[in-house]
Amino acid sequence: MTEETSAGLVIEGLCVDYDGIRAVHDLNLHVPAGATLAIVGPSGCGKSTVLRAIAGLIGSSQGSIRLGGRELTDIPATRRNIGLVPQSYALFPHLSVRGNIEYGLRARGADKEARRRRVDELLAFTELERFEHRKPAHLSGGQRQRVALARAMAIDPDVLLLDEPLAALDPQLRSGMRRQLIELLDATRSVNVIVTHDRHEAFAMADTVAVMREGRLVQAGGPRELWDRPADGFVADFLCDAAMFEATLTEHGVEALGGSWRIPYTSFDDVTPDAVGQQARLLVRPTSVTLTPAAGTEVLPAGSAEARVRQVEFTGEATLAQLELDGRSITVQTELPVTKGEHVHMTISRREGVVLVGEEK
Ligand SMILES: Nc1ncnc2c1ncn2[C@@H]1O[C@H](COP(=O)(O)OP(=O)(O)OP(=O)(O)O)[C@@H](O)[C@H]1O
Repeated sequence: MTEETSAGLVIEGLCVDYDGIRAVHDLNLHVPAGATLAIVGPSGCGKSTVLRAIAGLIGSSQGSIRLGGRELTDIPATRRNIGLVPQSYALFPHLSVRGNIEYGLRARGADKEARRRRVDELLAFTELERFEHRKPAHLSGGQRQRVALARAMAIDPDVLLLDEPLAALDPQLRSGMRRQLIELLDATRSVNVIVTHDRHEAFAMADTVAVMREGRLVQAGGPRELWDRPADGFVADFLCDAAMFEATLTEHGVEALGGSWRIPYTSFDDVTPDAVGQQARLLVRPTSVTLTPAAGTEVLPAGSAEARVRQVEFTGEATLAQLELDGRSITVQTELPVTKGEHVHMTISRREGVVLVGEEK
């Protein structure tokens, strides 16, 4: 192991079972010290299980979890020096804000003066000084979240684990708290691992995003890398709201839907006819296409595919149409007023399509 990889959190071949049923399969991840990893994926994919295994709240069946080169799997939870912010925050209701933050330091036998200093520091850091004597029941959601974070940070953990840190907050508070959390995490030296359902949170907060599905890691990489080059249709759908189609590069252009959707190369910035003959995947983002009405048009316009509108949703920022195309459902943003059941022609907007050439699915 190099010095660089030994410095952070290294998970290798991790498998976790519940009563003989495997919840996490052969997980491999590396998070350098000071970096933040976000684990995302649909409900039940194993995100929280990974967090619990790192914290030592559940044992692993195979594999290793190393921190700074030290194997953690045989070390009990209380001796791992890990701070956990559970989803519900789990604050002690009978203790004040100060009492909650101080809890871990007391448990470690820190003396009174050291406790006072550290808690003062964290109250200032999380801007909770005014609330130090309040009980959790008399705090807002955002304030509780900060207490939970300060409590987890009090012991100066090597790893800070945050389970859906913003999920309990209402949407108005969430974006403000997200920014604050980014600042707080930037200031830590710990390895930070966040579990979230929300891709915006993952992209905004993490250096590395790991996408899980059914207990397995599907793809891990920087936010930009995942956005630009999702590994498969699942990642495209989950992280980018995009649809992915198998495509072939021919003399005439990019062909998808078994050749019935032929798109000229001029629709793309990133593909040239030199790649002819290669297999590729076409990534259609909500903003990649333009819709025109199909009614009254006998012939399919060049470069278009025909689709049926299944649903229309106005979000405030945009109108999203869910289309049915060759038995698949895809979501696109549309300027054209469309109605449910209507047939439309869908054309890749100039230079908005993405073709990923010659990569494994
Ligand atoms: N205590 C348990 N006993 C048995 N099975 C469990 C237990 N906890 C979780 N599981 C199962 O393990 C799998 C992974 O669960 P986990 O809680 O890690 O998923 P998750 O991705 O965090 O889901 P969510 O986003 O809904 O919290 C699921 O199939 C779940 O039913």
